[in-house]
Amino acid sequence: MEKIIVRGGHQLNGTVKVEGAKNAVLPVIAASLIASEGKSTITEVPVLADVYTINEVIRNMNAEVNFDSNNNTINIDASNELKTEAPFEYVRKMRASVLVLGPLLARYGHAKVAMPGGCAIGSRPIDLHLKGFEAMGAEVHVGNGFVEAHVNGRLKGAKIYLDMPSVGATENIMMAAALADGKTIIENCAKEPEIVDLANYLNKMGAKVIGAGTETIKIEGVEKLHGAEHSIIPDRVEAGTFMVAAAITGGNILIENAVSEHLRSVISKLEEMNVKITEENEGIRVIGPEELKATDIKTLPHPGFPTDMQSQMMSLMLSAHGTSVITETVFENRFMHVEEFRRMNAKMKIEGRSVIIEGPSDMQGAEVAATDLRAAAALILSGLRAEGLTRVTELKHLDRGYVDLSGKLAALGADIERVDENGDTVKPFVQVDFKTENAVAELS
Ligand SMILES: CC(=O)N[C@H]1[C@@H](OP(=O)(O)OP(=O)(O)OC[C@H]2O[C@@H](n3ccc(=O)[nH]c3=O)[C@H](O)[C@@H]2O)O[C@H](CO)[C@@H](O)[C@@H]1O
Ligand SMILES: C=C(OP(=O)(O)O)C(=O)O
Repeated sequence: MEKIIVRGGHQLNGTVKVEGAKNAVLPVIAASLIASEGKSTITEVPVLADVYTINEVIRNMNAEVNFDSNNNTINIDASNELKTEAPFEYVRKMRASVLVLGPLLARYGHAKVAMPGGCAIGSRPIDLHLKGFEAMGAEVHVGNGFVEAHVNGRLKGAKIYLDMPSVGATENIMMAAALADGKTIIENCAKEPEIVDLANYLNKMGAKVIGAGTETIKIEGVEKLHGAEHSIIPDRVEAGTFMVAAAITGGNILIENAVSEHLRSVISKLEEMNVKITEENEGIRVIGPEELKATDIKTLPHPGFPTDMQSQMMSLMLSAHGTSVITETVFENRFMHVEEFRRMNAKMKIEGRSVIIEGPSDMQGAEVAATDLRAAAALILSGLRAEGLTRVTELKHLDRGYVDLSGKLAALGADIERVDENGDTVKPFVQVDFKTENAVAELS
């Protein structure tokens, strides 16, 4: 079992470049299935386990997928006749596999995908996705571990109000509506930058989507879509993770490619904690203070504070002076990392949906297990400041969403290495259990 070993106490300085966003590239790859003619070329693709998984999902459906991981580019040709099923072996690895439902239903009038279960952060139902499809005239059947949707002829444009601004439901409905007969209006939709990126891609494919980034999206259905070229937006969560790395070590890091408009709530909270942040032409510079000040955060849909930055901020608050409160409103169970932080001597208590942190905790290195993707990053961040050695296990979570995090931190001055079960240093690699040569990538 691989581990990342961090020896705390080093200030991080220098420049780091942010990759394309995981949460933007996954729906964009799924959307490529709608194109019945032409090829798509997607650039700025991060080399992540999740990208290999979604590639494998659509390859299994008969789409031609070529991932040039050295150039972060994927070519997709989905003009073949496609299969319309995604089995459990994929969905189990990555819930975002459900994003193929909308594109397949729109193009073929049929789609069958294994029901995703809950995961370490919550139960994560997909009822809002399915209600949206039903409103567009589909019959949806859930049984034997699968969700199956069917429509005779084309989906019909509809007015759909989402009970909550779900990112995945907005994406799935938007993709389905792109080929529907007539106009679809999605109210109370998600406003995340990744929604805007998907809408831009769909429009390049010939769709008519307006309003992405606001709370109402309008889609005028068209008869067919074609392949298109698209460059993925920078990953705001990876950028935010490096912002915390600078802040927690009192360092000075220029985060290239970070987009400040995508990170307003994170920037504002870091500033409240005395972190100095300046916008430069190449990206965002973050300078950690002598003493971090406590603050409170409440996770909310965009433009509120992102839940995907909650655990990283927790590690920062553990080093801040005073009482900080984190309230998680997006997922009902996203505090699994608290127990792991406690192993590092963190002083905090959970009260309902909030965690109260009396800082600063005298953080000590320990062996800790990543409970999800962002928890993995958060434990590494705490290790950067803790006394002694921190060993982080369960790196499969980390590899889903960060490209060589330990290598990038080492280049900024961290004392960090990734080792295998024999204690030998290893390069991070992304390995998925599928038996195609494209499914295993060694990162340089
Ligand atoms: C691949 C991807 O982009 N993942 C992101 C996406 O996940 P994802 O798209 O799964 O998140 P959603 O926005 O859908 O979920 C938000 C909340 O709505 C609930 N819900 C959602 C759909 C539904 O049909 N019914 C329902 O009750 C969920 O259980 C959760 O409590 O947005 C989350 C919230 O910003 C991020 O943390 C994830 O990193
Ligand atoms: C929760 C996350 O991803 P996913 O929705 O793919 O589980 C995340 O990126 O932090």
